[in-house]
Amino acid sequence: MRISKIEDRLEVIESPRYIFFGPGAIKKISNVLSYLTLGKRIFLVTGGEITRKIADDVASTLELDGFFVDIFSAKKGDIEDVLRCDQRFKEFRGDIILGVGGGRPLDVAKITAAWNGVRYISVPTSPSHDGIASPSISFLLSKKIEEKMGEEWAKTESPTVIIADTNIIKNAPSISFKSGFGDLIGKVTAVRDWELAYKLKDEPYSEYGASMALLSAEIAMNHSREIKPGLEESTRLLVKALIGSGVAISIAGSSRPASGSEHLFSHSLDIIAMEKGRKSAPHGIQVGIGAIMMAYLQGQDWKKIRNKLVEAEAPVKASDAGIEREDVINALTIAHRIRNRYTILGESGLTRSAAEKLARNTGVIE
Ligand SMILES: NC(=O)C1=CN([C@@H]2O[C@H](COP(=O)(O)OP(=O)(O)OC[C@H]3O[C@@H](n4cnc5c(N)ncnc54)[C@H](OP(=O)(O)O)[C@@H]3O)[C@@H](O)[C@H]2O)C=CC1
Ligand SMILES: O=C(CO)COP(=O)(O)O
Ligand SMILES: [Zn+2]
Repeated sequence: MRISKIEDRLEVIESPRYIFFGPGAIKKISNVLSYLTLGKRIFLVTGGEITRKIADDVASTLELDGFFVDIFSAKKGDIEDVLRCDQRFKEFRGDIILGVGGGRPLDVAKITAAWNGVRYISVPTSPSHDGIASPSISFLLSKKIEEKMGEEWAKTESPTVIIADTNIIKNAPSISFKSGFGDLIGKVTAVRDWELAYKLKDEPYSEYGASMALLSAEIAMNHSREIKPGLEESTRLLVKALIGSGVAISIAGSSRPASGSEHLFSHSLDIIAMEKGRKSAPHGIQVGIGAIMMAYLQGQDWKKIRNKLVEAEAPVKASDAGIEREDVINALTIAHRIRNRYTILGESGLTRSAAEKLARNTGVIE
């Protein structure tokens, strides 16, 4: 059954039921599945070669414990991948879906679970963004699904369980750590945008949702120099903050606390890259750079945001993230119109010259 959105004054908070967290958490997998009594046919969605190996290990454990397993590798994370995954799941007649990998396979698993009305378990192997715990999938994928199939098909739910094994996640590439940190720092500008929309547009606002998102950002910012792969402690801290942000989205019933103008900038870069047939920079890297510029517009301490990103060794210049100068300016000028979400960019957005000035003044471009 799909629980629908807020009706009148009835609030529904849909969030993960269990979060297993720490070194060796993956060993709990069979116990969790047995306890949930949702069935014996387990469908794993994983990514490329690296995460496939992790998923193969999970599958072997499950098979030894009497489960039947099939594995699908989401190589691209696009709509075609989702359609293939859905078909394979239907053929397998699975009872439950596990996403094992980075953000790409987790999104594919989340949407396939929603289409088939089964539970989804998130087994992140990378700390790259808060989608590891949130009910949402990437903006671009959801836009594509909405365009091709209709709005209903892009609706997803929070994972029922999150199994975050820090022994596995700590081995993710260093760029994933920087991306997770950038996604978190973006909450500083996202929450300010939400407050603006609340005051200027009378949008619904949740103090709990906003505080939780800000707290997640603050914790990460307080430990900016420690955000590195290989260390269990800093992996734990980053993943916990990302889970906190994902839960803030659940509390708000919208990605509002976690996604404002800095995300509009990042999504616009994704759209531009897609149109040019290129790969974007990682989500949180773009968000971090966007947060510097949006904090400047909001009159917040943008230099602090920039310094924190520098401390985490995340790029603060577009060129260091492989983003072209022209794409930054174009993304800034289209960001306000890619989604119906009021932010500091207002209803008419930035002119080209204002966009260029903003990016130059904040050191994002030369
Ligand atoms: N739900 C949401 O709100 C959002 C979702 N997204 C989605 O997330 C994607 C970005 O996430 P990201 O995680 O960067 O992307 P990927 O899933 O593509 O992972 C990036 C790389 O990290 C590798 N990797 C993952 N875990 C480990 C590990 N433990 N050790 C070594 N390497 C590892 C992957 O390996 P392998 O090749 O094996 O996969 C892959 O090569 C976007 O493309 C989008 O699909 C983005 C933003 C928001
Ligand atoms: O990336 C996100 C939050 O960090 C998800 O937000 P969107 O709703 O903008 O995709
Ligand atoms: Zn994000």
